[in-house]
Amino acid sequence: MSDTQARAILLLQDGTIAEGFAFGAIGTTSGEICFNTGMTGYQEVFTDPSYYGQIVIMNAVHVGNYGVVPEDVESDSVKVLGVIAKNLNENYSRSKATESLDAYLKKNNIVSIHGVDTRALVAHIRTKGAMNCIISSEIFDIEELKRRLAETPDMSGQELASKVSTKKPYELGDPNADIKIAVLDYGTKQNILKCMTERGAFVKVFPAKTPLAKIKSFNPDGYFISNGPGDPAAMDYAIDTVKEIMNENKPMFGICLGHQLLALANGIKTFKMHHGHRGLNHPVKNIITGRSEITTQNHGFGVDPESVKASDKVEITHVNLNDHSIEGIRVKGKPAFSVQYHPESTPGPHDSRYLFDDFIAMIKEHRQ
Ligand SMILES: NC(=O)CC[C@H](N)C(=O)O
Repeated sequence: MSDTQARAILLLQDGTIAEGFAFGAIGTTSGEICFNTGMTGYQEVFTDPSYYGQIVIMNAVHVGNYGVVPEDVESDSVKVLGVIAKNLNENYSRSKATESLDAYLKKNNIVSIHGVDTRALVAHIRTKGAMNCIISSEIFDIEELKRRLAETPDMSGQELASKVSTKKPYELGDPNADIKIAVLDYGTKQNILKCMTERGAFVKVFPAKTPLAKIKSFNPDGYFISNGPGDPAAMDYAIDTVKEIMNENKPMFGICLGHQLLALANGIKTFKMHHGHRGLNHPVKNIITGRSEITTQNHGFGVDPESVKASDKVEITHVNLNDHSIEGIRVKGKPAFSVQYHPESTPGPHDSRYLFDDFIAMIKEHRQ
């Protein structure tokens, strides 16, 4: 029997059990179950540090069909804690591919399961909401799995950004560039940094808990607040840094976790969503321009709409056309704005990349 045919079991916090086959590493893993509706881009999803602490169901019926490519990564390793799939393709076809998804997940020590009814599972999560789960290809005693699952912490209240942030500062782009951007790394995706260097910026990425005084010695023209995993409300250190940056009055742009932190720094609440938004086709309306965009998303927390509407500090710039959730804000009288979705859109449509142009334009304007 090959490894891909070895037995695996999935147990959800509400007692739901699904049987399937193991892929990736043999072992046991637990975390928050979530689902991504994108039809492509599994490698970018699995290496996105925002997924740390989560086990992701891929809605696409096949995963692995185009293998993996060394450069298609958003960080240096796989960050999801497990993958749940319907059909795993052992054979792959893509000229640039260097290995199979199965081999890649094995190398990254990621325990995964395939052969489960992912449509039923996604419908279940959509109805019941986010919860923890455990996958095992070594323990089949349900009581033992239940015990281990009970020890898995709830996503609410977890500070995870510092676990995936860079340990040391690093730089990207042309050091002689006209524009310097300081990145507060809470688990940034590499393609976000690329969207800034491609627009002529020199970028320096700082570890999550770097004091602002140290970041200021880089003399940045603007600050970028990154995406990342965990509960934004559990990140007091980052909320304080964002508040300090607002006092600096320098241009600031936040994506996803960065958006939630900008809201929290302005006294707005965040909340745990029922099951979150993860996919490549979420319609968002820019209410400043009146134009709509199809966006890439990955979040399980959101900015509380009532608290934004009651705020005299920020205004809403973007709304989700599916559920009217808050997708973008800007701070009144300050050069600071943020979006809940992922404008770098890897994977996904490039409708929202204008936000990086806006950020660069804001920096240039602010310097005059
Ligand atoms: N992509 C992100 O930055 C995710 C932000 C946060 N961890 C959430 O789940 O909402």
